[in-house]
Amino acid sequence: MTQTNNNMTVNPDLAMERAKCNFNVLEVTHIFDGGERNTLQRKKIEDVALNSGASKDALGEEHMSPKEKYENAVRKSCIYATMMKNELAELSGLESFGVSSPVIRRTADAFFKEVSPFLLHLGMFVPTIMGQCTPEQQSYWLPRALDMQIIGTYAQTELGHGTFIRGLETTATYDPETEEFVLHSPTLSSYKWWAGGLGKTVNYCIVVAQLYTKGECHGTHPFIVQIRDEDTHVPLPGIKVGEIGPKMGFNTADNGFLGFDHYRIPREHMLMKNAQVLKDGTYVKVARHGKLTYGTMVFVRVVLVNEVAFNLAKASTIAVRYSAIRRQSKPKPDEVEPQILDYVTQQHKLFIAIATAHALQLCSTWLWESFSAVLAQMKGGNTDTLPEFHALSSCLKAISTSDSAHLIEQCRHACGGHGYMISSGIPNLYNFVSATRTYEGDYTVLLLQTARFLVKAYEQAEAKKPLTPTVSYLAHAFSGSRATWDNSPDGIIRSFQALAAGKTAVCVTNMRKRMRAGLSQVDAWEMSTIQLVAAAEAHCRAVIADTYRKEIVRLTANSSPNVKVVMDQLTTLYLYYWALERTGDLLMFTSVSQKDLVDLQIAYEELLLKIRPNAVGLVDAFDLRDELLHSTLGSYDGRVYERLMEEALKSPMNKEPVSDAYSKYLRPMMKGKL
Ligand SMILES: CCCCC/C=C\C/C=C\C/C=C\C/C=C\C/C=C\CCC(=O)SCCNC(=O)CCNC(=O)[C@H](O)C(C)(C)COP(=O)(O)OP(=O)(O)OC[C@H]1O[C@@H](n2cnc3c(N)ncnc32)[C@H](O)[C@@H]1OP(=O)(O)O
Ligand SMILES: Cc1cc2nc3c(=O)[nH]c(=O)nc-3n(C[C@H](O)[C@H](O)[C@H](O)COP(=O)(O)OP(=O)(O)OC[C@H]3O[C@@H](n4cnc5c(N)ncnc54)[C@H](O)[C@@H]3O)c2cc1C
Repeated sequence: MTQTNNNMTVNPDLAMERAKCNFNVLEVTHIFDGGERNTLQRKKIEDVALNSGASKDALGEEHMSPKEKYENAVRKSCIYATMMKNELAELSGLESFGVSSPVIRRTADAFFKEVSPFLLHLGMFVPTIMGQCTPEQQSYWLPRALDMQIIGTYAQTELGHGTFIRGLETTATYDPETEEFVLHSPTLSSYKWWAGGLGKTVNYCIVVAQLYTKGECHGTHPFIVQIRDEDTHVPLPGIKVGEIGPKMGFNTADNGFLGFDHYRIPREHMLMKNAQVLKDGTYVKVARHGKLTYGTMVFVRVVLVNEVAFNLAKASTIAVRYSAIRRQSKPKPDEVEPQILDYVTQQHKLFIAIATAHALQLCSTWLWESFSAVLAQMKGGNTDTLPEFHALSSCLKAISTSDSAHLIEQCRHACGGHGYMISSGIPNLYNFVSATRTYEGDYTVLLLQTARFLVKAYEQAEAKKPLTPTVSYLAHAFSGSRATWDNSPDGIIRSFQALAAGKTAVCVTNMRKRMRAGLSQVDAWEMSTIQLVAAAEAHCRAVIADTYRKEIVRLTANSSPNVKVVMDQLTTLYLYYWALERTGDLLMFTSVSQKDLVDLQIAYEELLLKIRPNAVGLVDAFDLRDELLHSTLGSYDGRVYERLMEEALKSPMNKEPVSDAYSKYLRPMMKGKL
């Protein structure tokens, strides 16, 4: 029997779940959105952007050819960009549209099952102009870019190098005679590779190249480079540009390649906020910190934590709603088949996904606020907080993207066979999020950056020198005794810090041992990198756990009692889950006993049962409109089987009763005439 809810026919199991939910869903939506005001503003933006139906496709993207898919994505990007410039910018309170509204970014997902070819324009081209240009350069480029008179991307990675930026081969050689830079790609491996939108969409890009002037190389610097005619869009002479071909995801992003044949650009097209080349070729370093030209990457790493929290919220919404309507097996012969959400193993797969979406969402807001504080200090010429922030944003980017990709895949497992359908929405989410683990700094590489900072901080703690806030717990690393286990939330967080401190100590000890045995510092470091990655991961987990807990306590201070309870249950679940995932480490570095761990496992299982009645309410609280979910399994009404059949019938394969393949191949083979 179906029921109606807001004039909508709703699956009875979902309706029952909603009736069972014992907390105020809207209050939790406000927590996730960062306050009631934000929720109201988000809803206004979504209404304007989505109620017109402009986000919809006549034919599903998945049935289009690559060329049709791309053209359709450009068509919708243009519609959305025009909305952003007009109605949405005003609604979001921005003077002009831009990168600073996560809501505008998130709403765009209704238009694209994969990604917009404009992602890099707004995600990196505009932020680089904002962060790397002098005020004069900015006043020339920014209005044109924000108004979409020009479209750009960020071309840093080359065929031969992505991680090791100092190894890039593209050269920008200054010619004082003409006051121009000559861009050149000396080898095949120096070809730019990967930049989103480069293949067919953009006419400008930021190019990162080795700067040569007066015969000396000054390392990599950013340049703004026109690559296509502003009117005809034809590639300019000296430019070789194209699309790199099909990928696991991002297939509407026309990632491209780019080579230069002694291509000239004006001197003023070097982005000169942090370093300058004067007319006569003199190189002048302006910035106080050598890595400020990496600023756009740091910005995107911060943004990505928010991005993956959102995508994980989508996957968990799909999988939890589906698990509420799906019934399977008969453990008790006299009873009806249970909803699969009643299986404790299913709850184990899914509730951590909900909790992680919350944890990452709250950490992303905290990280953004820390980033704003670092930028404000740097404006005043103080770069002291940059190393800690680089270490923090590196590990949070690595762990949030990796955990989210893993949990989205777990949501797919939780949906059984139907989760494998593109129409479930989960494969596209996975393909998108698994790339975030690699781009903008590979997982391992970024954790090793954090490990560098941890090791230095450990040495400072050893020397009784002051420590920066996120590593202040290292001061307790020298007490000589194992941390006392205590299964309260604060006790578990202290244990996570003890793991990070203990693992860092082991790395330092082993490196010193190896150096005493004759290895160089570089080789001793290299031999310890497995453990260094583990130490950085442990540090990051301690930071996330601590931030999540503190933020939830703060944000629920005035919440209704049941909201307080369910939010506390989720944070506790997060802490128990990770403690149980790391039992070996806890045994090594804390006083935890076997009995403590057995008790913790039981407490975890009981917590799953407590959360169970509120599971659908919790994902409803993410308040994700069906247009954003793109899912047959996860829509609000739970009409799963109906939607699966409707989608199947849309398949072009079902257009004709007999496929041409029958007369061409099957019939001749079966009749022995092939
Ligand atoms: C119309 C609808 C549109 C809808 C869209 C709407 C809006 C969009 C808005 C947002 C979009 C959201 C998200 C997505 C956006 C775009 C993303 C898409 C695609 C991805 C693009 C890319 O991937 S761009 C390429 C990124 N590349 C990398 O990340 C390379 C990784 N490598 C590095 O970062 C570095 O090389 C390194 C850190 C690994 C090493 O650098 P190196 O120079 O060799 O330095 P070291 O010798 O190792 O270290 C020296 C020293 O420096 C410190 N350090 C290193 N980096 C930094 C830094 N960034 N900041 C501060 N300090 C740094 C390092 O720690 C060392 O310090 P010590 O010596 O003190 O130890
Ligand atoms: C979908 C997508 C979109 C992208 N968009 C852009 C874009 O718009 N613009 C742009 O410039 N780039 C872009 N990139 C490129 C991206 O930034 C790089 O692929 C990424 O930084 C990883 O670098 P790499 O490919 O050189 O990997 P590699 O560095 O070759 O990594 C391969 C393996 O080697 C390991 N490794 C490498 N160095 C070390 C080390 N020092 N220590 C230990 N292990 C190491 C890594 O951990 C990894 O396991 C994009 C990539 C993808 C997948």
